[in-house]
Amino acid sequence: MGNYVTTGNYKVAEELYEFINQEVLPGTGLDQDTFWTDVERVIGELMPENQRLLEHREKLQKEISQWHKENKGNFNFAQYKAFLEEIGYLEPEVSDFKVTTQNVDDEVTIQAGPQLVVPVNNARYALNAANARWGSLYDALYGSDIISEEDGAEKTGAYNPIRGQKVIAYAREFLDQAVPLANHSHKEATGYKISNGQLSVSLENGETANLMNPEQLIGYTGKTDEASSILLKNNDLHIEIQIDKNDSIGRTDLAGVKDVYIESAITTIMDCEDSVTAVDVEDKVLVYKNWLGLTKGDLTSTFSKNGKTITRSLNPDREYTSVNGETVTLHGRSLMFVRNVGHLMTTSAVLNEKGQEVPEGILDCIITSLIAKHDLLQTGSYRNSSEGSVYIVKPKMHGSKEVAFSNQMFEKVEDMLGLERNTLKIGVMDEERRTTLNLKNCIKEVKDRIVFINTGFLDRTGDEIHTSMEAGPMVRKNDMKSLTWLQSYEKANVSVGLACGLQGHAQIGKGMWAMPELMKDMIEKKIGQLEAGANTAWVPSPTAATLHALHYHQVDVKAVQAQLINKNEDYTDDILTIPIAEKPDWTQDEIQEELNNNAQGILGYVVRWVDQGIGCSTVPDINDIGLMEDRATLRISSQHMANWLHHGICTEEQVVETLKRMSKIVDEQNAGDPNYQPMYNNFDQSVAFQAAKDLVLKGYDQPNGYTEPILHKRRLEVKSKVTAN
Ligand SMILES: CC(=O)SCCNC(=O)CCNC(=O)[C@H](O)C(C)(C)COP(=O)(O)OP(=O)(O)OC[C@H]1O[C@@H](n2cnc3c(N)ncnc32)[C@H](O)[C@@H]1OP(=O)(O)O
Ligand SMILES: O=CC(=O)O
Ligand SMILES: [Mg+2]
Repeated sequence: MGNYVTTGNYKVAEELYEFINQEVLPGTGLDQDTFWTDVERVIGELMPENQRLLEHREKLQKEISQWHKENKGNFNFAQYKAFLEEIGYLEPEVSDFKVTTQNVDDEVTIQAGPQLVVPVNNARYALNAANARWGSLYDALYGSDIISEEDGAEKTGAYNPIRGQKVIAYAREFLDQAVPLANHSHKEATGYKISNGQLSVSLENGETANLMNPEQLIGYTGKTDEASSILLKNNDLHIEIQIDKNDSIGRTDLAGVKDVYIESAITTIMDCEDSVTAVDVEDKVLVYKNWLGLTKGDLTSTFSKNGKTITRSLNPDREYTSVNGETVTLHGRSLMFVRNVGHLMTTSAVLNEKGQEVPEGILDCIITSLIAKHDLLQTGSYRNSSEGSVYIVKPKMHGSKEVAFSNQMFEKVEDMLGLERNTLKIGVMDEERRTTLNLKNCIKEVKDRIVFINTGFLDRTGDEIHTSMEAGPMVRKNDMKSLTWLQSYEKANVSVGLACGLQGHAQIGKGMWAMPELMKDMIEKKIGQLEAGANTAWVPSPTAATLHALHYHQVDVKAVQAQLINKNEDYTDDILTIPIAEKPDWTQDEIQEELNNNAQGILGYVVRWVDQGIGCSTVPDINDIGLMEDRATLRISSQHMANWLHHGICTEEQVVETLKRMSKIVDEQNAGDPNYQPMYNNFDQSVAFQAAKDLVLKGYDQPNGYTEPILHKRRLEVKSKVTAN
């Protein structure tokens, strides 16, 4: 156990104490002693209720499991629903209301666009994410599978001009769609300039063309007759055509266009939760330190890439000249949200008067808000929120009482930090079944501070499996997405959000594209989230943000929402359909294939989490497709295996044999990593292998099927071994 400092009746890990006192409190106007006294008071006031809420989760789960056991083979939907009402799992719906959230930035209220998520403990990635407000369309296309490698357009080591031409053609088509010329195409362009307050495009045939919608021109850089860039706008998103005839690409282009920059990650979630490993004070301080650096604007990361040493820092804002000669300043960085952890876990960073670890979610709320006070007071070099708000994403809440608890926590933290009421905004993850079913009630509890609802379908799938664990064996993992419960959950989220008046106050968001390498597929499918009424949706990388941004030029989400607003349907019964396989008739091969796939995902992710502290990884699935794995996808795979085991679809021996066999494959996939510890034939020594096994064999008993308790315990075991050696 590390060193602790006594503050009142509490003990605070020295590393956290020093960090807060020396690096965070100065400049916030808060007194050190008062701050720590308030920490003790606020945690002390909230901790018992936090505990009660967790016990209530357990109680409901036990009751649901018992009901399924008693009704096995005799399932009656009406009785099931009545039972859920009786135990308070289904809450009586509150009467109609509208949210009133104020002081929300345009990135949330006006602009519809991609939301990037990044593990905040990785400074290099986090800086990249904040800077991903703007992205090169040429780079994103060139590096992705959207541009086929046919006809000599392979991605070679050096620049391939054939591929480059395909990229340029694609980008011109995009410009024709988003910022079309009157009667002409950007493909004909031989030059762009500003003339008589308009964009004037010279064409191959010697004529000139103007924009079909002249008001799309916002500004330029350089000179009017020799612009270095042209700034355009469509659907509230900016596009910058960059021109440089001397550039290696610009030289090959008749109009000298060297790139098309796209406003991409409009908002970014700096994640302290499912994509990070933070199991002790050392990890927590790193998380908080990076959030501080991002907030104050002084975070840097130095690394070597392609033989060069690079120091990355936050990008400045972007300046242009309007056609009237005024300065136009655009945000150079994504609007940052910070995702705190949920109500479940505790942290050893602070111990209460009984020596117990305190709830990590409460500590996150206090510290991430305290850090954000630097933005409100503008002590740093950049401003995150122009409206003076702090954006906190709260995950994994079950039902409206838990949301009410978060609201209470936010109020207490506002008071202790001297912030005006509702400065702390909340993004509510709709990712647990009890929240989906009672979403309207949940929103009501935070109606003055809510800035988003988001369908975290990954956690939501894990919760779906765990909640109905006793109902029967679940359908195969990849069949889940097309089922009634999930489709209606997605529709209900939009419908409830619109009915509560989120438009203009808060985002209606949709979930992660979890296949970071399949961008062609993403371009084809992810547009569906906008067509379903979402004004933001999650992407795993800056490249995906730039490419997904194209969708918001194609779909006017405000118009979609206006069409959906009166379709206020009740989806409850559909959401309640349980995804069990009615008559499981899988062959042994199919069962083994499903187990192999889940085991590979579990092992591939867990081995990096437990052994190396990497909380988000690309792990190849059984078909060698790289999948983004985080704690939520782990929850699905481990709960799925636990469910099949529980229902005798497979045996414990088969599970263990599968894990052992797949560990060999995962070892091979990681062969190039010098820090990797093999699992195969090292089963008893490998803590990671043990963790993976526990996640399945003990999966039935994990609270709501969460993976954190086992992961944290096993990671701490590895860390203590490293320290001991
Ligand atoms: C259910 C949920 O909760 S989902 C939310 C949690 N999930 C996430 O946060 C996903 C975040 N994404 C990631 O962590 C990563 O994209 C991964 C792990 C999926 C893939 O990472 P890698 O295998 O390292 O990606 P890859 O090698 O293709 O690319 C690395 C480059 O892309 C950048 N990059 C990749 N993902 C991100 C990201 N999310 N934000 C910023 N930059 C990123 C890196 O900075 C790096 O560029 P650099 O060398 O210039 O620094
Ligand atoms: O947090 C996101 C999810 O899908 O879970
Ligand atoms: Mg989640």
